[in-house]
Amino acid sequence: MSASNDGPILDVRGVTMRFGGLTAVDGVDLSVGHGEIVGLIGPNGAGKTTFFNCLTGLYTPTEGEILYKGKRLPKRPYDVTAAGVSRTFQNIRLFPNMTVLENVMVGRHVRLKEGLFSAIGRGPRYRRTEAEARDKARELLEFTGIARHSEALARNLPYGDQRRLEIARALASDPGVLLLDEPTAGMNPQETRETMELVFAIRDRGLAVVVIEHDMRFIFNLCERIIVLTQGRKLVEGNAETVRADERVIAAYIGTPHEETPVASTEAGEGQ
Ligand SMILES: Nc1ncnc2c1ncn2[C@@H]1O[C@H](COP(=O)(O)OP(=O)(O)OP(=O)(O)O)[C@@H](O)[C@H]1O
Repeated sequence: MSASNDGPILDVRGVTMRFGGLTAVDGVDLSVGHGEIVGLIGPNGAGKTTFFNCLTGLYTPTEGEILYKGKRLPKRPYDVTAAGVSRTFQNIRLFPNMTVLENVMVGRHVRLKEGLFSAIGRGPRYRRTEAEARDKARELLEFTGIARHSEALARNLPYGDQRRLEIARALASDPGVLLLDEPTAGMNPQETRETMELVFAIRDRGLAVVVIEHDMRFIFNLCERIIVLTQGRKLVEGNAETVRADERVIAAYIGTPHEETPVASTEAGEGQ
């Protein structure tokens, strides 16, 4: 009964993930407010995806705890999704030979008492369940702008629309927190802009969003708060101005070319 809207919706405390001798994530804290958009950036291998995998039950963290609405998140991925934390993947994971609509309906099944697969072909109660899932899926396809492809096979969608479909499917479970792992990877500038608008629209529905992305412009324009990871540790946390002006961040990215890195030092007193 401790679930409430007062504290953070997601509260990650001291999460550490070790693989043998390698510490991929090292004591990371993350607090996400209701309806907040938080960015997670860092050079290749910094531990960003491993961190997401810890949050979503793909990995069991070596140490730390993860609270969702004040309660410990369950351990298994299905239960994490059912609890209210949903995600997309760096490498798109759709059911390629199912239709676009069916892909989203599958994302709904954690919310259905009957279970989608047992519902198909059964009596009226089951059919009502399936109809509800279908309506919800249709609404999400409209929302994500791919309704015209509803009956197409997922594998035949243009790449940018496959990414939208992944988001629609993740939304089908009615999450409170959506985790996006490189949602604009491989997109052209127009698609990237549309993805930004989509994330704002998701936030406007009341969801909190945590997004991993290498595209700095995207992150700086989108996120109220940004966390920089290097070698599994949190290096800097703050708004876009703070992060882009911090010399430690610039140093962490040396050798990783990206646009818009400020070269001028700022008069704001940044730590070394
Ligand atoms: N299952 C695993 N077993 C062993 N090491 C792993 C495993 N998963 C990740 N790692 C290691 O953990 C470190 C962090 O990797 P991770 O993929 O989380 O980084 P990342 O910040 O997401 O990188 P990128 O931006 O390239 O996706 C890397 O050194 C990686 O090789």
